[in-house]
Amino acid sequence: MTMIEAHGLARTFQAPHGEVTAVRGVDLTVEDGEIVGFLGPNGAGKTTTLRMLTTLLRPTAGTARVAGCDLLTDPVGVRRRIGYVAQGGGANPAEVVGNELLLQARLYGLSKAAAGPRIADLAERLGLGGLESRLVGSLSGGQRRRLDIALGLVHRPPLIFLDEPSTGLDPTSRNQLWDHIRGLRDELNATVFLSTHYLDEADALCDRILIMDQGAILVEDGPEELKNRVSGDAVTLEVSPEDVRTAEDVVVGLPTTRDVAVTGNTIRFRADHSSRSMVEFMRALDARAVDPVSIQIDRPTLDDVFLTLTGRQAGVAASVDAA
Ligand SMILES: Nc1ncnc2c1ncn2[C@@H]1O[C@H](COP(=O)(O)OP(=O)(O)OP(=O)(O)O)[C@@H](O)[C@H]1O
Repeated sequence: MTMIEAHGLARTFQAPHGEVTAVRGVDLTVEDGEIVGFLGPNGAGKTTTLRMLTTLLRPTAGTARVAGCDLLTDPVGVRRRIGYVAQGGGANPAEVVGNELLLQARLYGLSKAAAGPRIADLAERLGLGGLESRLVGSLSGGQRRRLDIALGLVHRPPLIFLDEPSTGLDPTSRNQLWDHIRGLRDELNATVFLSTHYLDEADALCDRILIMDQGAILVEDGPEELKNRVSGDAVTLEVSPEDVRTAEDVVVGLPTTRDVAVTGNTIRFRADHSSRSMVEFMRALDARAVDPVSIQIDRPTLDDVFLTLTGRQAGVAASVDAA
């Protein structure tokens, strides 16, 4: 089943200096069981898109079906079938963890009898066991984030939206959270749509990544495909001084190489990512009797992809035009 299908979703806001176009006609599809990541600089329109898809904000234009329900004509149906964990989370710091979970379960219409085992199961899965009697405000950042996610899952939604789930967490807590998010898909068959500023998080977690900038989706693909598509591998070849000219000749002559630069005995270039192209490269060096001193091959990162596509490092603000 297709979990999200959006066509032409758009949202403008009235601001004191004029109209701000936050999202300009987004089309997107998310299939059942996918973990999809939404990347983009600050102000790209990610949260606005998430808020529209979760019924918290009415689109200015466009349509969408979310978890099988029409966003505009059946927002209540959408809300029943999704979980949404906002950036700051929604748990009350003055409440006890167990009560907060029970309250959420009751809000979704679960009886007390049904809520007990459901909460115990979630607490176990999300590593909250033993924290039920603690005050929410006393939890660590990682525990608090897991509680936010448990609150979003208490009604067992088939689709969960997470807005920047690991912001502010230390590396250990992030890794644990990633395992929990994978578990949502693998054990609970949930579909996960998350936004993040961490490219390594998108790389590690997501089956597919959408990169958004200035209110539009620039590109969508799997993490590996994105890396292949944009830059190719960065190769650094070191040779003996007498081999530099010949080696440069070989590199320039191959159809799979580009951006060749020579500094001293080192030749740097980009090469298509395939084991075949590296084999051809090594054979070509061999045929001209060049014996490399060293070769280093660096796969592109999602940072390279992001920089190429948006012209900015991840986390640097975009300017949204006033329309
Ligand atoms: N209520 C609002 N009124 C006016 N402008 C708004 C409103 N909400 C969002 N915007 C503007 O819309 C644009 C997109 O904002 P949005 O929060 O969706 O971006 P984002 O990609 O989620 O950013 P971040 O990564 O910083 O969370 C920004 O320029 C923002 O200032």
